Amino acid sequence: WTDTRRRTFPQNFLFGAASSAYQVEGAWNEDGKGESIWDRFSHEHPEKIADGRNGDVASDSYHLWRRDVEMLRELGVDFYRFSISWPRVLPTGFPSSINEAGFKYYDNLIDELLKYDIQPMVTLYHFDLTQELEDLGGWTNPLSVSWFEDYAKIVFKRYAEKVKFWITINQPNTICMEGYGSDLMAPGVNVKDVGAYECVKNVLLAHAKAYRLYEKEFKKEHEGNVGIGVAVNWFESLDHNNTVNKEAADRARAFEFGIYLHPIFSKEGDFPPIIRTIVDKKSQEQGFKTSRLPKLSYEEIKLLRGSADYLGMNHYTTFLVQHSEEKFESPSVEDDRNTIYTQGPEWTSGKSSWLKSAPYGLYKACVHLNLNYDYPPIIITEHGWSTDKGLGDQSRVNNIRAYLGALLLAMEDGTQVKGYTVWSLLDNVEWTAGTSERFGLYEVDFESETKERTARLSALVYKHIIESRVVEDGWSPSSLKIEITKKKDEKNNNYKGEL
Ligand SMILES: CCCCCCCCCCCCC/C=C/[C@@H](O)[C@@H](N)CO[C@@H]1O[C@H](CO)[C@H](O)[C@H](O)[C@H]1O
Repeated sequence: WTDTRRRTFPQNFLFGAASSAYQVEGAWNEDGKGESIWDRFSHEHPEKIADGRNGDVASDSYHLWRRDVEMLRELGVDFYRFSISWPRVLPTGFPSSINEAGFKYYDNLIDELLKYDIQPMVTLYHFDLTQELEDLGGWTNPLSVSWFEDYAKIVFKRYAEKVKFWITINQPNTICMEGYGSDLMAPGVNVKDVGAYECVKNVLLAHAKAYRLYEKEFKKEHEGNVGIGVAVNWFESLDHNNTVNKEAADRARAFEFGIYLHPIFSKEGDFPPIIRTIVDKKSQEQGFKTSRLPKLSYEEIKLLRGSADYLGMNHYTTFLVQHSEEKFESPSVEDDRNTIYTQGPEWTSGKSSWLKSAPYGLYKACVHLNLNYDYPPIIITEHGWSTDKGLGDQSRVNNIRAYLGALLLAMEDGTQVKGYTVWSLLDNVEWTAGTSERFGLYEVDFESETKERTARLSALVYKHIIESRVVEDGWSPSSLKIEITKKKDEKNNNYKGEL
């Protein structure tokens, strides 16, 4: 960390910015869009949304997509990561009803991006299941695997020619542990014992089926890359001489991300042995006839193993882990994991309660992935920082610079990182935090009718990093005015999506 040599991002390294449908689009019931679980959750529980601002209007990107693309051009990014709202294009979730008007919105957005040589990186699922599918059990229903595959097929068919980067599913841990294993996120059904693990199995298989479908029917002709987005924050023992806490950190890593990565990226496949042992043993003691962690069959293990062209790594922060002496509700995933998390009191805090800056954690997470999964190709599909309103976001600038510095070190030591994505292009609805936590390079004036977007300091700094391909701590812009500087023909418009 004291080695401050100037390091450079390679010419083929890709820089991008991200958003997701529910968080930015608004237009929650326009032009035939179906109801999503976030529409239902936020309407039935307005008290759960910190400042009362939900995704009904959000950043209004459904109407302001031209301005969004203009912002991406101002930044000079190589790609834009956004998600397709399943309920906007298939209002019930099933292929029996296709909403052309919903698809038209994505046609326009994708065409506008390509017009300016910005690659679309499409997430098929970013937390917004249709309510109709949720009423059938959502991701706890094994049929969800084929519901997702059917949806993926329709979207692949429509966009395979234009989209070279795909993320099947964003953050299975959030979907399953927070959406089903608690009531923190939609649908908030709180089935901590069995349902959360059923969800894990179904979400993983849904991902793998979509991957195999692309591989079989689209890959040869269109040469795109399909990955999965996993939250890989760093978890390490609070104290390194304490075996009990070191074992707790092993459990934390396995439950937080190993359970999703091991089946896809390890040589042997299947769930991590440490989780299998813990949950099987506890289930037996608790009187279950079979383990609460479902089995994967031989065929399922094979389907999953190797089902990603790259790992989409969402990394924000680090947690310090201790074994828990306190009793959790049992049976539950928390009880199975049996850990307590804290964070370094000296680490700088973002606006979100869980977000502290510890860039060394990104480096360590990369080393861990390399050792456990043999240097997988990685795209950082999310990294970001939350602040209050305001354009002078020096803390975001410091955070992005520090984490990009750590990333350069990890790359120098062999990590195969192909790209980096800031979360987020613009302020948006941060789920139950509403708009009280701002993640945008661009500020959105949520009070205005027009949802005015204005570049923050971080937007100018990120633009400079992309142009110069180095992280210069001393650089600052002469004003907050941002302009489009890159001409279309200066960019590589023959891009095929090679990693
Ligand atoms: C003083 C000690 C405090 C310790 C607190 C420990 C409590 C642990 C609670 C865990 C809370 C979750 C933490 C991690 C969250 C992120 O990985 C997660 N938010 C990333 O998801 C993406 O986040 C973006 C910005 O938050 C955005 O919302 C995007 O849609 C998500 O994919």
